[in-house]
Amino acid sequence: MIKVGQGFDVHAFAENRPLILGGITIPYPLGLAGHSDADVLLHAISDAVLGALGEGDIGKHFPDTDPNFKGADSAELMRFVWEMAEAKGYRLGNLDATVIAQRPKMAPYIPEIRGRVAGLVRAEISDINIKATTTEQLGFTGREEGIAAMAIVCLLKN
Ligand SMILES: Nc1ccn([C@@H]2O[C@H](COP(=O)(O)O)[C@@H](O)[C@H]2O)c(=O)n1
Ligand SMILES: C[C@@]1(CO)OP(=O)(O)OP(=O)(O)OC[C@H]1O
Repeated sequence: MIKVGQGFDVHAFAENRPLILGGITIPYPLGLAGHSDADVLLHAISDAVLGALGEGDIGKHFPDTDPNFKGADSAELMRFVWEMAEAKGYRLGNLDATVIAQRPKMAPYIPEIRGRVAGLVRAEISDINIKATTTEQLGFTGREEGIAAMAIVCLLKN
């Protein structure tokens, strides 16, 4: 059986926060605002997995009104989501995600992010694709007000 899911998320830049994307900390003067660590990329990927499973979204499973998730490590949330997928008998077919950011330049960090994401979903690095685009200085990402991310996953079950 094949299931596909997509995810999309946005977080605004904020001062005095680390910038965490794809489970790694990226050196940058600004971080992202959020109830959790605001890892917009892992949120999009988690939502894609939940979508494929027909299980809603991360806001349903980890409400931003719940103090338990204040400052939450999104890698832990992703791990929980992935355990749901495995409990239902799924493995990853492939995953493709895009970070939409005018800055920072993501290219130097993509190999490390791929490895981190592969570990979280217990997959081969070759089944994980992470890419980045600017919006040519247009819109909220172009004005460097925040970062968006989108993801699509394919889950397989024998
Ligand atoms: N935050 C980003 C955005 C883009 N890249 C890389 O640059 C390439 C060109 O971006 P355009 O938006 O001008 O198409 C893009 O394909 C990415 O490889 C990046 O590293 N970080
Ligand atoms: C991750 C959660 C956890 O409370 O909070 P945020 O970091 O605010 O992220 P968002 O994508 O806005 O909502 C999902 C929430 O579940």
